Amino acid sequence: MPVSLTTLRAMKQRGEKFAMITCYDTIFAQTMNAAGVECLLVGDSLGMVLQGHDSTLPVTMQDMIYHTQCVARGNSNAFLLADMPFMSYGTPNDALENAAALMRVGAHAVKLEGGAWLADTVSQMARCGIPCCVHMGLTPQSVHVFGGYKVQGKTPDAAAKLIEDAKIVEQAGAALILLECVPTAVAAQVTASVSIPVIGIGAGKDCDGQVLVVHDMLGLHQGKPARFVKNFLVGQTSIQDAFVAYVQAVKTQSYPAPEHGFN
Ligand SMILES: Nc1nc(=O)c2c([nH]1)NC[C@@H]1CN(c3ccc(C(=O)N[C@@H](CCC(=O)O)C(=O)O)cc3)CN21
Ligand SMILES: CC(C)C(=O)C(=O)O
Ligand SMILES: [Mg+2]
Repeated sequence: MPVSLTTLRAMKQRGEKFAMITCYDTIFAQTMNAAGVECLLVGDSLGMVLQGHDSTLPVTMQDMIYHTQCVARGNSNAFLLADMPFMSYGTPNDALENAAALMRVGAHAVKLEGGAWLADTVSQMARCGIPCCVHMGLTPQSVHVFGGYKVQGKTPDAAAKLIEDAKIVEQAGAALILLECVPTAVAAQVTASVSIPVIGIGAGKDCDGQVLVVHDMLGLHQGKPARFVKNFLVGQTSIQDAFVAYVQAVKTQSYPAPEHGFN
């Protein structure tokens, strides 16, 4: 049986962790499926790792549709999540139309960056049969608001706001939450505060699932990688084995280790 939201919710309830990796093409989708990776994310990080931009802002709907199509052709068993790019969901109407385009080419759900302000959009999407993942914490499409890729939710007020926002989007009908670069203890609190699965990156081991950019986890990066990155190709003799090692590390909670998180 292919991995679905039902599978992921059951895993959260059992306390079983699941693994997600970004994926942008067919052969990687096939290889991740063979390795037992539960979820694939067609991330707008493709603007950085595939296209060479210094942010995700230039990525278009056309780019996301193309890569989602490529991944969907190679996918057989994984849950397929697609990012909605910058300014494709500024109004609920834009969000519905653009999410539909991603679902038509094979996405099983779409991911939007934001918080409580997305509640109306999320509920309209849910009503139309489009499951949403709300990406909170460090939301890279707001890099120019933050003034850099900085850890979020560090003050007690900011942490409380994250927890509040998580409850609001859950209530609105969100299917998943993704937390990026928030203190480990705050991510644990968010994960315990909602019954929908929470996926983390730089958010510690207590989230229900983990995600990494595929290039990062294979040791492909220019300069110093972010703190949460681990090279899973080390000690393996194939890319498929690196994916297997990552899935195993997530399930046994040996990744992320304390040093991959923020305090
Ligand atoms: N290759 C790649 N990997 C990613 O994880 C990723 C992308 N690209 N592109 C889109 C966003 C940008 N992301 C980033 C980029 C940099 C940091 C970073 O350098 N963070 C600092 C924390 C700084 C602080 O302490 O506030 C770190 O040390 O990890 C984090 C997330 C995550 N996403
Ligand atoms: C880093 C992950 C969470 C993402 O949104 C992306 O790859 O675009
Ligand atoms: Mg993204």
